[in-house]
Amino acid sequence: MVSLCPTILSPFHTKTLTYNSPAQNPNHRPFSVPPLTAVASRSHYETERGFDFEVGDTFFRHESATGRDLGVLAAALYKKCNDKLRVLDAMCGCGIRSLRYLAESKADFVLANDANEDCNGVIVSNLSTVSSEEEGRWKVSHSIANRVLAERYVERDYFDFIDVDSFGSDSSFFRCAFDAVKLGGLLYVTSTDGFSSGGHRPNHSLAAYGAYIRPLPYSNEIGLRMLIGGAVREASVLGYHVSPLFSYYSYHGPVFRVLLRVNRGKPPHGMHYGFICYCDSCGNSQPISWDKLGQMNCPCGTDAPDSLVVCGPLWTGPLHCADYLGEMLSLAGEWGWLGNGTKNDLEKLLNRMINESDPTLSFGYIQLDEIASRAKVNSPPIVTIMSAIQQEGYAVSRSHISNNAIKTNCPMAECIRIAKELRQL
Ligand SMILES: C[S@@+](CC[C@H](N)C(=O)[O-])C[C@H]1O[C@@H](n2cnc3c(N)ncnc32)[C@H](O)[C@@H]1O
Repeated sequence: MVSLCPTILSPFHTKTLTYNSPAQNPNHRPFSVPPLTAVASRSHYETERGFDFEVGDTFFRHESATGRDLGVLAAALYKKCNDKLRVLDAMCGCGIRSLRYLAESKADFVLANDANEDCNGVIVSNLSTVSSEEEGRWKVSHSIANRVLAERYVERDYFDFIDVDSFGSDSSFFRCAFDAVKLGGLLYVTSTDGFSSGGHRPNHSLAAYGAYIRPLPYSNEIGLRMLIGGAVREASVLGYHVSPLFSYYSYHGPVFRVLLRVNRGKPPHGMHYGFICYCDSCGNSQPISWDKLGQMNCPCGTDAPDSLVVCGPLWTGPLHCADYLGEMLSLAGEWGWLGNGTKNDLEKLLNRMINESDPTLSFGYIQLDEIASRAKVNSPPIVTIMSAIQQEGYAVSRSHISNNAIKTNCPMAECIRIAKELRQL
């Protein structure tokens, strides 16, 4: 008889069962950790924010550095406010995040987990550059994420900050992660599912996030809102409510990352969780509450039935907490991280995120190409149209998601008029 270790099947299995083959096991679920060779050969060492660390053959993406910067800053801020910081890095790869949470966020303890045991040597070697294992500031484990999270819950060993940096969709980790995070603690989640946010797999987004997503011109913002919405729904099942501190999209992947604060209690009344209706005819979007679902029509008066595109339910509130981002920005300044003027400038990113937090701005970003194509003119320079929109008394900001997009409370018809007028000057 072949003994199949059932621990990789469910976090709650404890008994070893025996079956002749996996196919005979009625509970068998295929589970695979991506092979370490998934990322083709790369240099053995990398440098990030002054840290030299080993990568070996683990999964590591240089392009995710900004997502790591944001996590490290947010965790450091948490430590500043709460005096204590225990981090669970549930899918740590080579351990770069764990290393940075220890060294930069000054975490008191980090549990660095990756299901792939072959990562062990690299993780231990990297974390040993901060402190020796005997000092007890970190521990490495190799369980599947849901198991390590569920064990924290069972042992009532809650963590202040949990980072789940998965491939694909994170939604299958939500439940265990909510149970493992301290109340008032932070959960940093990921999705790399650009097909779902683009509206190309509505049944998949429905399964993963409970949201039926159709193609919209601001699909990458939809990706963030779908992720937050999925978390809101899953949290409320367990009696928690979550609010986003920041939401970050990066086209490298693509990657959607959201930092959520988790608290006890049902979502407050009037929670920003509902549907969005985009009118293809006039180009405006409006959130729709659940009770108004049956009465959708666009103020532009279109009677073309195919013009209205409804998606959801998803998060319809602000993508970020401007105050938290403001604190992260000042901390980044204290650390000398600002003003390097490079393409991936953190200062520019954080300022854009703060500006786009204004709740009066449009639900999604508006690509200048969309305004130009509706106005049938060449696209005006972004600073020119922004200043013209502002002069007309509207609020406007750039979007951190797209370099050529704005968020504004100026209706599309007015944007079109302004774009046309600018071309006549
Ligand atoms: C995107 S990589 C992590 C990268 C790393 N956080 C970083 O910033 O460089 C995802 C990692 O999760 C691991 N993994 C995949 N499925 C897992 C699971 N169910 N539980 C725990 N680890 C898993 C993989 O071995 C891989 O190293």
